Amino acid sequence: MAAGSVKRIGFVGWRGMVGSVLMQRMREEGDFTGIEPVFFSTSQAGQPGPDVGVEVPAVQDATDLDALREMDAVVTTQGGDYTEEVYGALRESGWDGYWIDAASTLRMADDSVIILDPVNRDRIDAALEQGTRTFVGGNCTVSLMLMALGGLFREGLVEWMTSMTYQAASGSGAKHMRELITQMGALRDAAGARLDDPAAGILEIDRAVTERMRTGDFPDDNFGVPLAGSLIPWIDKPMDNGQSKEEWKGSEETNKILGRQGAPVPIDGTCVRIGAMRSHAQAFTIKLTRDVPTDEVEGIIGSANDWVRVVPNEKDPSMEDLTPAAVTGTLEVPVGRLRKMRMGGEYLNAFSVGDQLLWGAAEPVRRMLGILTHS
Ligand SMILES: NC(=O)C1=CN([C@@H]2O[C@H](COP(=O)(O)OP(=O)(O)OC[C@H]3O[C@@H](n4cnc5c(N)ncnc54)[C@H](OP(=O)(O)O)[C@@H]3O)[C@@H](O)[C@H]2O)C=CC1
Ligand SMILES: N[C@@H](CC(=O)OP(=O)(O)O)C(=O)O
Repeated sequence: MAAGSVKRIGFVGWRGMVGSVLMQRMREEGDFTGIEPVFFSTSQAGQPGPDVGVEVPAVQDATDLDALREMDAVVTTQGGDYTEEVYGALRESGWDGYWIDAASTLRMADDSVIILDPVNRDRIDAALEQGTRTFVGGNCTVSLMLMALGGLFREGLVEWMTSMTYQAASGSGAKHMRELITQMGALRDAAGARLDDPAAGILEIDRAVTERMRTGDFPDDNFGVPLAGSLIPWIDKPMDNGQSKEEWKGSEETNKILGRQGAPVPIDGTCVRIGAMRSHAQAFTIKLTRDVPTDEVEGIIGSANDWVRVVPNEKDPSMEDLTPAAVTGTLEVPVGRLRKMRMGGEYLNAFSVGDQLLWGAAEPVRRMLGILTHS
């Protein structure tokens, strides 16, 4: 089946957080026109399908391989457990449709491509040409970093890089977002009336808040520790080399997306969860391959794609435009704090922020489906 003749699309995971953002973006962009969507669920089979502006059949069972085999493409935002359960069996049954996935399970497989078309459209096209059928969205910090700094990689300007991340609660899922707000509320309640009394001592307020964080009944069932008023310097599983898996992905996935696995660009850093809702931020130290003037660097970064935007390295624009509060819900990827570091002209400082449910999860998946169905 050639890309372009892909019509019957099975959606799995559309009820979840990433899936809901995908549905919203597809409706906004009119992507349901011209395709025949079929919605699958592990829990809602037989229910009416969602309202996406075109007629859809009743929801089907997401574990029914015969029903999935009818699809030209399956788009899943259901999660890695589902992929592990269904993907192998579906392929073994002879199905050779397109599998587009947001989960990490298949990212590093030899026969898959990590999709981020503003950065690696050429690799996607080449893979399609060669018959690749499995396309996987990248890790959110990796995709957002490459949307921000793709120009520097394209120009061969990155010798090595560190990324120190400030990752939002949404990266852990919807329950964690709720828990963050609950924790914030618990801290506010602990401060109590003292917060409204300008005469109340700040140290007393601080003591009450800190004590509340340390009580056994603090609402941290999902994070395991306080996030509100604190942070968590570990994301995902431990690797054998001391990295967290999130840090490991920063190097492995980036180099796969760029087709640099044979000569990888060294990338490392520390991934940290902070109390933002759904936008990740990252601070970068970039060792350039040569001393490029900062205005040239700005031009290269700012012209790399339609969503990246350079924010002047000044206090007010940085505070107003370079934050989760400013970016959440948009596709913009601002990059700022661009300046040469005191170590020398080849050392570049940068800071970026982006919505991790959009470019970090749903948008690359949506655009890959568009490449198959509308191009
Ligand atoms: N969260 C993130 O930032 C990112 C996540 N991903 C990937 O996407 C996967 C899904 O993540 P996420 O969307 O956060 O997961 P969710 O937990 O929000 O949704 C996953 C599934 O849970 C089921 N579900 C059960 N109860 C409900 C309910 N009340 N409302 C909605 N859905 C419900 C749905 O499946 P059903 O219809 O079958 O019941 C749904 O598709 C992750 O496992 C990960 O692999 C990728 C990048 C980023
Ligand atoms: N791990 C990311 C979310 C994400 O994208 O994960 P994965 O690489 O499993 O898709 C976070 O917690 O912020």
